[in-house]
Amino acid sequence: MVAIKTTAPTQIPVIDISTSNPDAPQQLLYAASRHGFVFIKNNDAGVDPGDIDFMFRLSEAFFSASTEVKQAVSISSNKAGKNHGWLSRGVEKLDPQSQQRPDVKEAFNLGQPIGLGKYEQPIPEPLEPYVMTLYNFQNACHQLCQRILRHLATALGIDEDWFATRHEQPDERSSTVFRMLFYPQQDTSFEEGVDIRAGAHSDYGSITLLFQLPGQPGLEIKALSGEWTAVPVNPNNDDSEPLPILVNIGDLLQDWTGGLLKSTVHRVIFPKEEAGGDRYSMAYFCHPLDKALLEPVPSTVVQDNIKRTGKETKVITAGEHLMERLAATYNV
Ligand SMILES: O=C(O)CCC(=O)C(=O)O
Ligand SMILES: [Fe+2]
Repeated sequence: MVAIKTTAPTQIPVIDISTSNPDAPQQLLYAASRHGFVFIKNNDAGVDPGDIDFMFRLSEAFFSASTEVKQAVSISSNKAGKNHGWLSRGVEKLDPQSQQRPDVKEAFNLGQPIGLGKYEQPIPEPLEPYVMTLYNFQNACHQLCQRILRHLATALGIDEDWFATRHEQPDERSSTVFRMLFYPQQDTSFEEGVDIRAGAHSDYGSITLLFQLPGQPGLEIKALSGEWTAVPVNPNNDDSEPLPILVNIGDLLQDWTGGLLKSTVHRVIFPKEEAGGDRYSMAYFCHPLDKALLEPVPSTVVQDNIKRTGKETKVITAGEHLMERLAATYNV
């Protein structure tokens, strides 16, 4: 039996999902239903720490390119397509209700490949020689998401592939997106309490993987008490181990499980103690296939939770769920 509590997140657990830990499924379910955030030990997560470093170098190369180079792959150009491409600083405001100014960040959104190293959107010039690196990295991220979804299914007592088959790639369309983020260091006009790097929000999809760099903190999660709690870049004291990968549950998986798994609100700030530096991060937002029906999860744990909370949702596709979520945010 999984204990489901609604207390504030205290410490985000670090979970070993290698085969040497038979308790991984239950530990993941507990963390996902309590905190909504969990660190995955990167001893056997399938995302090579050297590849993560290299991707950060590509990200730096892209964001330091000229405005013309970035403009050529702009999200607002017809070529890039919906939600794909470069977002210049000042374009996105993740928390429009309470933010006075837009997020202080730039981003590059890379959609799912349509073939081996092939993309529908234009690839920025500095990344062009590395399309296979991007492709392999997206694949490794996807496989990790699938492993986590299998563990969650196992812990919920359903077929281990129940969620995974609904996220299966590569020929079917999904809204899965890989995002490189750059938050420039604060300049002199920075105003405490006014400028925010990324406004309070929850993620839309099923699972998000987040990669951070040592010495570049700033992520915070909102406890149920309403207090903001800093998320460390490295929760381990031991610097000799690879950094764990941060994973969080998105709105779609929260809704699909009747609120059992938590999509926790988070934001990125200019940290008070270590102010001054740039922050780079990378996020892999995993979504089911657009056409996947969000049918009732055949798990007694989920169904009991729905009975208790009354949070039954109508059966729609993942694509429709995203449209509804975007409509609610942007008031369209
Ligand atoms: O940059 C980060 O640390 C978090 C970014 C984030 O939450 C998002 O893009 O959804
Ligand atoms: Fe987020």
